[in-house]
Amino acid sequence: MNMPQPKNNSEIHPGFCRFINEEVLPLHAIDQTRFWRDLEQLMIDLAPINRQLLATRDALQQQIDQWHLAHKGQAMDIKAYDAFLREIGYIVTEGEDFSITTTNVDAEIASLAGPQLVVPVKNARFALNAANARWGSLYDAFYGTDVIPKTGELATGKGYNSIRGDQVISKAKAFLDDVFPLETGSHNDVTSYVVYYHHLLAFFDDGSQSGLKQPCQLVAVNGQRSEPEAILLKNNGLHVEIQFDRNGKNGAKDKANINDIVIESALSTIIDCEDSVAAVDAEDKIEVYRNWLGLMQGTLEASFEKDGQRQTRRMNPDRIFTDLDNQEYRVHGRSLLLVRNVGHLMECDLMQDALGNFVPEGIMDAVVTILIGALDLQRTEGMRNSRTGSIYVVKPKMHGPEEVAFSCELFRRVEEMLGLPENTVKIGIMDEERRTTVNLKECIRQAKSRVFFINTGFLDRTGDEIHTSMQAGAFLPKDQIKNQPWIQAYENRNVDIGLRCGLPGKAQIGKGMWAMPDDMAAMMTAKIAHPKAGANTAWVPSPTAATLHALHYHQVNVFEVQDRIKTREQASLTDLLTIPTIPSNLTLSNQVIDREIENNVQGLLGYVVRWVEAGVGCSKVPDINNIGLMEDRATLRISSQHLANWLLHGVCSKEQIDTVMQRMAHVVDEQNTATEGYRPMAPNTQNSFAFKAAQDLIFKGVIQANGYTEPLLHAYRLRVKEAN
Ligand SMILES: CC(=O)SCCNC(=O)CCNC(=O)[C@H](O)C(C)(C)COP(=O)(O)OP(=O)(O)OC[C@H]1O[C@@H](n2cnc3c(N)ncnc32)[C@H](O)[C@@H]1OP(=O)(O)O
Ligand SMILES: O=CC(=O)O
Ligand SMILES: [Mg+2]
Repeated sequence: MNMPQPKNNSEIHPGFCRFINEEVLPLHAIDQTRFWRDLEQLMIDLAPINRQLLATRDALQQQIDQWHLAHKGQAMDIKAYDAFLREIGYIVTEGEDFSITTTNVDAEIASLAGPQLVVPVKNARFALNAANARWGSLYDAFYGTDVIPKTGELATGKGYNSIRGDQVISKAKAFLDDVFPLETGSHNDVTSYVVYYHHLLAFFDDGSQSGLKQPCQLVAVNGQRSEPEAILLKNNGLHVEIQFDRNGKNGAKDKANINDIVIESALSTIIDCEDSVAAVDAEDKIEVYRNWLGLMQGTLEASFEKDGQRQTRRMNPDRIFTDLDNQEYRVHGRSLLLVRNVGHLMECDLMQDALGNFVPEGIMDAVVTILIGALDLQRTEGMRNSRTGSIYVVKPKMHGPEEVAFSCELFRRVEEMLGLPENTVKIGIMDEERRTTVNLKECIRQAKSRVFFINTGFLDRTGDEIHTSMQAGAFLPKDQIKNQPWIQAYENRNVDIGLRCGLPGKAQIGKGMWAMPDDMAAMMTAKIAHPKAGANTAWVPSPTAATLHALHYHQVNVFEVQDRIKTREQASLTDLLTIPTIPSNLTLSNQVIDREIENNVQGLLGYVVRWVEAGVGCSKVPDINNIGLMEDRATLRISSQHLANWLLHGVCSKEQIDTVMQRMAHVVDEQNTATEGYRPMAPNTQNSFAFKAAQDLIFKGVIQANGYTEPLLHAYRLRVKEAN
């Protein structure tokens, strides 16, 4: 093996060195020695700036803490608070108006509106599923979820419930009536469909026929026009495929032989190296990078057993149809893949500098994920990701414009190092830290030639809301925090500023995650608010959720909404700065307090035990009402900070939390009895690294940098790995 020759005595982890030299660089025309030399130089130049940025965060936090302590017991004076934040440089002065200039952005980002799926990169089976989630069965989504109640005669069980099946079909056809209406009659009564010249003709029992109200919604067909295998319709830029099969499971029973209705679902997917992933050392990071490599090469495979059958999952090819002029009509078979790097906080053991310091993980992520992402740009056919020559990196947890500027400089340096044209690498700015929210316009300005999205990561943002104002007072219960003015102002302002900075047509304005993966009926009611708010995308936790959420973008034309609201008054900074602490005239009952603690502790333990013991970065954990919640590091940041805040302000005592933790350890152990290899926390909780991690997250929550959870999670996970 060729070892690198670092000129300043950096040390590269041997496994990482092998991975890059043997699996990645041979796919590039990049000289090995030069690569390692340039990487080392990049670290020498940028690591100190990275560390300085973290020191600035700490210094600002200290000043904010002191301000609140100095004003303890006084009514909040927002004007004075605002002035103070400007004085310390937390809020910067806004400059002239401008428009972003990002170019070469794929249609999924620039001109289409639809769901964005997120998936932990370390789980190859899920990641492949996510890549393929561009298309999803509407029949499966309706049948398998609670959008049709699962009670009484509609219950799901072992076999196929034909009563439920009938409901699925009529609900799906009602969707067709709504979005692709016929000139006369209902899709529910159609007995056959044919394509005649440029028209779709639907025939009824009585021999009558109808075309589509909007004939141009028909775009392509497969099979014979007189007896199509599939027809492809399009609305608001999104495709819907009606599949026919007279012998199919559903088609055989259906009047018109419709076997399924397939929805264009996850337009884009975030392949996540960050909060849904537990990657604590070189071994884990190589796994992360190797999966990203497989996705960019189109070679990733996962073999697994499902329903008693062995199967191998691979990436789907494009879907090919014939358009109405008999030309090939090709639609992308996979979601456009974006990669979320880690933030600026952590360091990693992939490389040590000459003094023995680990290097910033965010810098390493940028280099390796872009190096791998660049392989996609070499391809002109087959499994291509971007067709416009871009690599999309989502950068989380940046605090303010100077950190955005740093990320852009990092990407520019990586482009230079890899010989990529400037601005090949696009940046997704997560508006999920308070200092970014209050300076969003200036953050976007720093990235104006490469920004491809802004989005509201309201989960981290809530965690940061608590930590930043930790000393201001006790926060409201979690559910009530969501209903306070700050969050509406945050959500609206993000859209307002995105519109003013000219994002439409060039970049996405996105909204956050639906965190109740099993509660799809509720999602269908709630999440239409996202396109209605002018967001061209919003996060979903699963492919099924993507298929269902896609229906919202048929109902709402986001670009029309954006056009309508672009001149409205910008949401208020005063609301944004109004801290959601418990008002002085409100006393929480003991019952409310107990319940809040129990709920927080249950979710926290349920997530942490799987993270620390099994290295699972994203889990579905039942809350106190037994609703499965998606938990990741951002939700953990909220629950741990919330408990730390209540403890600090005496809403509860340490003994109270201790007691609940002991009790909940049993509950969580019980919930995991079927989990293979699970190591219970109770009764000897002090022998459990997971339990101790949870205690530290709460009891040392106030002193965690910005309330982040990764330093403690990593430390305890490493101890478990060492012990095994
Ligand atoms: C604040 C933030 O940062 S949010 C971003 C981070 N969050 C995420 O990335 C959420 C990703 N989602 C997930 O990891 C999962 O959906 C969880 C953990 C929430 C639930 O997982 P599970 O309990 O295993 O889901 P469940 O049993 O209901 O479904 C599993 C099936 O759905 C698929 N699936 C579930 N989530 C996803 C996903 N995000 N992408 C692709 N496939 C998925 C699985 O592949 C599996 O299907 P298969 O058996 O055919 O492979
Ligand atoms: O990353 C998303 C969030 O809500 O935090
Ligand atoms: Mg986040």
